[in-house]
Amino acid sequence: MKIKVGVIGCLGRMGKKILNEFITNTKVEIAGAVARLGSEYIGLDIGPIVGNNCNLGIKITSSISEVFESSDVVIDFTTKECMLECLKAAVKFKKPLVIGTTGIEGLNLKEYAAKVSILWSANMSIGVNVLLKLVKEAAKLLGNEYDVEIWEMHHNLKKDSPSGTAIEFGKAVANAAKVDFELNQYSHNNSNIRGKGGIGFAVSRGGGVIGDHSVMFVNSDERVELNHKAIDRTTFARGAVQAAIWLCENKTPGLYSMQDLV
Ligand SMILES: NC(=O)C1=CN([C@@H]2O[C@H](COP(=O)(O)OP(=O)(O)OC[C@H]3O[C@@H](n4cnc5c(N)ncnc54)[C@H](OP(=O)(O)O)[C@@H]3O)[C@@H](O)[C@H]2O)C=CC1
Ligand SMILES: O=C(O)C1=N[C@H](C(=O)O)C[C@H](O)C1
Repeated sequence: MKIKVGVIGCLGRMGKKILNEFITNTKVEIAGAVARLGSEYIGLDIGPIVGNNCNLGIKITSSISEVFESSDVVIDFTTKECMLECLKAAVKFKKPLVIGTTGIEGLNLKEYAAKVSILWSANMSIGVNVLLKLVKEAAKLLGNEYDVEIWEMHHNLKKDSPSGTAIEFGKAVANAAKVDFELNQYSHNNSNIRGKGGIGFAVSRGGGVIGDHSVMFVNSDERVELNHKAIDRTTFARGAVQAAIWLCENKTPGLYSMQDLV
């Protein structure tokens, strides 16, 4: 039996890529697809959206509840506000939820994960998650003597900054260095000399860049760089579907991440 997956934000850049994954992945099928209330696509079949000539029998809805009811697991790539609605629905309908939405600082996912299984990752790509493990290792091996600079570049429509992935890299470095992340971020928007031990963030936005990240460890003699460049959003979509399958097999309530899969 195929796993029934609901997709929230189905008309977004990521939503469409996720719908496309159902064409090739034989373990899953689409249970429902949610777009914003008022969208001209509400009531239309998702077939043409996933590039099918014919209808697939699933109509786009604005009802998050309806999709949670008909799904074994739900995937959300939307906004903080919509994601909050999804968290409440996950608890109400006791359904696992995979979240890729970023810019969610201040939300306490653990509160919901105590009742239902939630997997959140700022970046669903396998490559970034392997890189995250390497960054943790590099931070441990290099110690606190190197300045850490994290740079990211994304497309010009990205709303949050720095990216969720950059923040996760920063938290990993802070954790390895045993310092408080909140107190050790360094902003370059002032004229102060760079503090020792701070984690610096730099952000670029332009064109259609899908997602580039670089973590640099720098001292006066050398620079170690760990880089990742996403070539196609399929890397995030494939990871999200893999996460949905994994979460269905690990239904014990708790907060998981892609780090549990790699
Ligand atoms: N974890 C990861 O691997 C990745 C995470 N992301 C993150 O995922 C999120 C989405 O990114 P992206 O797809 O590029 O963004 P888009 O803006 O292209 O897509 C978001 C979609 O969600 C829809 N949406 C917003 N609110 C609601 C609502 N209340 N009900 C139904 N639909 C809603 C939007 O509709 P409308 O346009 O009408 O507002 C839009 O279609 C961002 O936070 C981004 O940072 C992105 C890529 C990878
Ligand atoms: O908004 C995006 O596009 C992306 N967002 C994620 C983030 O904020 O880290 C992941 C990816 O880099 C693409």
